[in-house]
Amino acid sequence: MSTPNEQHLDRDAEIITFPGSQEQDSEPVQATAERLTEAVTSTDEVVDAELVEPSTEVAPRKPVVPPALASKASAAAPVVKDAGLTVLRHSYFLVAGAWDTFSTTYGRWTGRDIDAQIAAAQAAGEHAVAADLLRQRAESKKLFLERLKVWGQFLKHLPIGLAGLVGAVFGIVFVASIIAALQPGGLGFTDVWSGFFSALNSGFEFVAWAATWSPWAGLAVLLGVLGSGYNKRRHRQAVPAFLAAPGSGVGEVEVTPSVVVSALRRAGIPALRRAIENMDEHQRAAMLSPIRLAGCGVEVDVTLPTSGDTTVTTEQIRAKRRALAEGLGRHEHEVFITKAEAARTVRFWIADSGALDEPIGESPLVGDGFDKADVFSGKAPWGVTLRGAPFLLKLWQCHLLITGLSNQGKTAALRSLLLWLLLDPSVEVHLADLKGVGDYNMLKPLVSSYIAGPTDEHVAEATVMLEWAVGEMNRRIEEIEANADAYPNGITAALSRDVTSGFHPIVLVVDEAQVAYECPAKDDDGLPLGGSKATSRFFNAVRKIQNQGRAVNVTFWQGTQDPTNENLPIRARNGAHVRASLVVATESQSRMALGDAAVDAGGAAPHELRQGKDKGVLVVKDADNTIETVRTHFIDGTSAEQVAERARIVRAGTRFHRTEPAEQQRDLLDDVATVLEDADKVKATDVVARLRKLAPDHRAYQALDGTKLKDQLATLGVEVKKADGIPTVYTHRVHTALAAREGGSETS
Ligand SMILES: Nc1ncnc2c1ncn2[C@@H]1O[C@H](COP(=O)(O)OP(=O)(O)OP(=O)(O)O)[C@@H](O)[C@H]1O
Repeated sequence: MSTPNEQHLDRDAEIITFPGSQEQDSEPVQATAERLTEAVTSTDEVVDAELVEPSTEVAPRKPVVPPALASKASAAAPVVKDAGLTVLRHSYFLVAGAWDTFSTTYGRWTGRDIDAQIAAAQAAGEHAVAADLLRQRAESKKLFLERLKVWGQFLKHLPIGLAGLVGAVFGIVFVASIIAALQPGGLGFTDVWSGFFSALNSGFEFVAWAATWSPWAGLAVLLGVLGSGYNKRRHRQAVPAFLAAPGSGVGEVEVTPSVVVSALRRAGIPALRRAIENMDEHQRAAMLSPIRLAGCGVEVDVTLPTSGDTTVTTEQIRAKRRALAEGLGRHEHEVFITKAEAARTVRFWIADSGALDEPIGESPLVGDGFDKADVFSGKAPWGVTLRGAPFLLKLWQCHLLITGLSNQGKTAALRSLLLWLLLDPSVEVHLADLKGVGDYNMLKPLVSSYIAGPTDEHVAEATVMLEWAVGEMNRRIEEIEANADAYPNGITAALSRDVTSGFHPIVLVVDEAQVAYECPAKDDDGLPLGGSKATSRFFNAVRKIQNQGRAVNVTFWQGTQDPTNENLPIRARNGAHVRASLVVATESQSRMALGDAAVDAGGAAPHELRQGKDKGVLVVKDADNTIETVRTHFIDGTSAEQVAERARIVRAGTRFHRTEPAEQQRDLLDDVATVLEDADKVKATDVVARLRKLAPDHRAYQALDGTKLKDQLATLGVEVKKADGIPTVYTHRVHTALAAREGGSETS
């Protein structure tokens, strides 16, 4: 979905702007892949003990495939493969169905079918059934012989019977012809015979005519037989697994209690195997809850055995996921193992074979009817859970984090939430896409800031965007503190929905936030933009919003790639209320993405998803700490544009309340006097620390150190001298400088 695109930053009068808006022109990159054949073969190889002459023959050059054609071909390949499989599958139904019909008929005639049933019953130890079948076979053999005898008798008597019939007919005709001849004025003797022969002739002609249709009739019967065999196979989907249609359940092992117990016994946990082997049938059955249907799979709880020194833990079970999946006749990714509410109980969710690879429906957002959202009371439709239930996410006053490996659907998932959010006209969105390849282009007219690009300048702009939000957050906090009586219930629905109230929702979105956390650049005051130090500007703004923004409707959403401690600081990830992870490489990354509790207690395991195959599949921990694996709806660029257009109509005329925070002016001399308090002298570095604490939002103080303080105070007439070798600020010097300044200003 990432396509090179132009980024334009146009700002409407009512929209706050940030410095550094830029236009980005990115040239489409064209690459032509050319494979050169090896021109010269090996010159000194011995083949069949003969010295081969050096070959000077140049291998023919392979045709160069233009990249466009190559990508079309690779896109067409799965379609061709599917079509081929469909043809093969239906041919198989036809041929195998015909064979079934033939072998059933043959088996019935020869009694082989019953022989097979007897053998199966004997093999299963069902001797009573086998004896019954043997009796049936003996009876049907007797019946068959009796039938043969009857038929033999019949055939033996057939010629005599036929001769008798012909004789009787001729006799009747002869008598009828004599009676006719004797009747005056009636038919003559010959007339009756000629009438009889002409009727006979017509009969023969009819039979001959009917015989001309017999090939067609035979063909119809044959087709009927073939069709019936084909249909029976098709209904049962009786094909080898490699020809099966996806989701048809072919090759699927039905999850029964005995299959589950047997999978547990063979999972490779000796204590569990011993415990199960020592159980009787009733104890084994008691281990399992009823097997319930759950979406496109089934769910069963297993109570782990403890007896004597045998204890099996959930962790041991989870560690054997692959072996358990194999025992259940599934792929590893089709079995999810979590803790159930009851003690010592693990919950298995087992997908129907292949069901997880079936596409889910399109997002409800894409339908025309969805033209408004309400972040205060509504929930964003994001996808479906493994149980097939729609997954809706509450976003009201939630900080959000989406992470995962690259190219697995992070931007698509974040964008679909944003599309829903923007359908609520009361929400003000500021967006920084630090990849900047146009994934959010369609949202540009809808957001109040739009930054797109990966450079340090873009990181600086995103930082300013967040710092503006910190200022706005502080303004809101101060206003509520100062007018506590006016806001007895904090931010109500009415305040939140009123875009002129000054308390409407503000959502700051930074996609590819790792670019900012890892940014090595420093600002003009020498403060780092990236990193996670106390002075790191981006991180500090995130921290402040995550700490205090929620209650005043200022929230932060971030998307990051391939989380590490460096590119996603621990404080920044723990500050998110909603945490979602696409596939990650390791369990430790799952812990970074979702937190230890989600992995340990909740069984969240995004590292067990399949890279490349589970695109858009997220393990989500929501604000209520519920953990769910969600297959998100994919809203492609074209559909996203249509939803954005609806949002544009809904938001037409929206004017957000603006109070620009006044640029804070600080007086260093005054502030130093304040932080020195009653002390005679304080170490310069301690003064710096106190100044930072006094005005945490004043960037100049964040950039101070002992030497810079010494230089700045010197310009204000305060000399920082060493006491015991340590630069120290003397209070009387500060007060003297203050008095001199005041005296000076009085005289001037
Ligand atoms: N929900 C989904 N269902 C199916 N396929 C999806 C889904 N989401 C994304 N994809 C596929 O994955 C591709 C990559 O998606 P996207 O650009 O969102 O990934 P990303 O994780 O943001 O990548 P990166 O981190 O490299 O920027 C999309 O082009 C799309 O083909």
